[in-house]
Amino acid sequence: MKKENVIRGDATREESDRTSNEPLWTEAEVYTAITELAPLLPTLDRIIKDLEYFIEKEEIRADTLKTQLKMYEKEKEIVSKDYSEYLENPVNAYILIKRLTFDLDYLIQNVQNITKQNGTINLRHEDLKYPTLEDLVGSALALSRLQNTYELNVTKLAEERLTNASIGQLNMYKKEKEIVSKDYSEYLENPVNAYVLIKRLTFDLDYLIQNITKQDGTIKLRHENLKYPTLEDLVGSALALSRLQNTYELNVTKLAEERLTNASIGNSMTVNDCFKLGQILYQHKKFKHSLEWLIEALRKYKKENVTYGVSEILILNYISYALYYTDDAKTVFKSTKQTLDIDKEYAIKIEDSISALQNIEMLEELPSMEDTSAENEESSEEYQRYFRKEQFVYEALCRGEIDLPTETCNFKKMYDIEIISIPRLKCSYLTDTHPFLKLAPIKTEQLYIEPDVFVFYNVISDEEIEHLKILSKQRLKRSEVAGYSDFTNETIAKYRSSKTAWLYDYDSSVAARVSRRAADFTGFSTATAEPLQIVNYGLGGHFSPHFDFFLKDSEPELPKMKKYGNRIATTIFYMSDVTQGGATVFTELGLTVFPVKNAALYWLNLHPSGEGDITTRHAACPVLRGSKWISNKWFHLVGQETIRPCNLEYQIENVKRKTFMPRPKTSNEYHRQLIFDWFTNNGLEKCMYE
Ligand SMILES: O=C(O)CCC(=O)C(=O)O
Ligand SMILES: [Fe+2]
Repeated sequence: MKKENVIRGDATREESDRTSNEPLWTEAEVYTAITELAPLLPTLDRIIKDLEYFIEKEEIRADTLKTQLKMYEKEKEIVSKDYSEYLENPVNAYILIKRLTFDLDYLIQNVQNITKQNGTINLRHEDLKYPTLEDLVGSALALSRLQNTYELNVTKLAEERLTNASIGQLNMYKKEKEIVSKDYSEYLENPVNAYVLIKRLTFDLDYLIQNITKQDGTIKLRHENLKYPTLEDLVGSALALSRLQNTYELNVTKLAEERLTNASIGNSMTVNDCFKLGQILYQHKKFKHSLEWLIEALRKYKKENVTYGVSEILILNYISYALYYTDDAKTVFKSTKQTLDIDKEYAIKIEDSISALQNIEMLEELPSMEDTSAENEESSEEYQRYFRKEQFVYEALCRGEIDLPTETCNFKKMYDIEIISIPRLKCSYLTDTHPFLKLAPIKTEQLYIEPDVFVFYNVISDEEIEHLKILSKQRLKRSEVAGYSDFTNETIAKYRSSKTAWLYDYDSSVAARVSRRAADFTGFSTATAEPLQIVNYGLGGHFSPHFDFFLKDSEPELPKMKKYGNRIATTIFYMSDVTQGGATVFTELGLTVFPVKNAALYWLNLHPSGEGDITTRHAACPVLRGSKWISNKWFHLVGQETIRPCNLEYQIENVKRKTFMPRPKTSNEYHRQLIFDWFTNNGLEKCMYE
């Protein structure tokens, strides 16, 4: 299969290649790197403080009202003791008049916000008279009327408002803070937490602001010195969660419940959290995952009392539409019906809506399958099939479900050598690429031959890593892929979610030292190499299968590329371990490499002829838990002629070399077959293991 522009290389553009007013990155990018999530925690704190302040103010207001009530009550008590005596006393008269003029105005002012907002409390009544001396008697009655109103409405209203809305919201934020405080770094590592945190600071905050400013315009809930995610972050984090669900076959209830068990402080994902997630995924055509969260929302709805912004019928409506778009709506509906135990009335309604929808012709055009690779939308059906298969293998590799055969097999036919065993091809100490290595050899492991893939251990120190991280933190920007914009007018590639920063040798002596070290163990010259590219992957951060070199007939010739030639080799320094997920995988080889901090992964991208080696296609798996930091160093062809001379045989780009037959570990027969098919059909001749 000839791969056209849809399978792109990723030679990354230099910043200087851009014009200054070209829009580069979106503002909303909190979810793309874990480091961006941490500054959101003070924002969470501030919302709690603001809310506490608001509630305190409300309580003071309510207390003032109560004091005033007492004052009026007292007056009434004196009146009732001896009505006529009371009226004869001029001091009483004065006080009574004062209560019904000055004091009443003050009272009205005090409850003004409530009155404004609610409109139900009227402290001046048309049928009553207000202070003139002649109206004394009538005003005594007014007093009692006032008391009634006051007691029944004002206090009750104030308290009701406090308990129902603000206090409920405050508790929600406090709960989040409690979970954060239990284990700060563990909190940030859980992708569900990240979604909820972003939701608290976007959608939920907007809701809060709307409600509170209605009551008290002086309370500010957004502060200039704090960091807020945007709605785009909310969508990004929801999509990242769906990606993780896909790749790691996670079950939704487990994800939602994990927050519960870890935090052990009650159910902390609300109906609204689950519903909103389902709604976002629905809008982005992730129907299967949307359905899972919607069902979870409905399940919670039945159990919970606080369900703001959602109704049962709304959830059910979304469920029925999501069901329709799912591959096999009828089967899914049956199982959903069982899971949910939907009552008859709803079940009939949903069934009706499914059959009604199926009759509408227009809907035939809508996607009937999960949209896994939005970036490949325009490509032909053949490519779509290819990408779907590749996606399947990629995900299986990410889960560690494919091994290279450890059995020995006969390679005589292929390599003219008797026996070879992979993946542990050989471990050794590297001593020959630089004289210094004779003194301090590098522990080396060869993971593959032709294409050659190596791991070098302990080639970057913890101190160097920390230095590079600190240096790059202010510069981290949402990753872009070079060449991408030339096809789509977009600089942000959807298939890569991470943040990157470029560090030149002149930026820091540490960057220069690390670059030099890569040259030492690869043997290549850094004269034409790119600066270090520091990458931090956030929530579900990934990079779909790609080549690091520019494909010959589909990539635009960038000026730097013309001058320095294609990317001959890739070196990835692993600057962190990854708690779960985040492997580097090779989809044509069936090789999975889990990051090991301080080590470097290295491979050759080009054949000795200088043509791209398409078996080097690789990907970064989504980070399931934790934060992944790497540093890329790309070497270019020009200047390496004496180091890696070309050989006599000329290899062209589109020919795949022979690769080993990987072994699927999954027991699912259908999946095993898919994996076998992929590696059998894609490669030419495979070494079958027995
Ligand atoms: O993060 C990884 O494991 C791979 C990164 C990669 O392939 C790239 O940045 O080109
Ligand atoms: Fe890459």
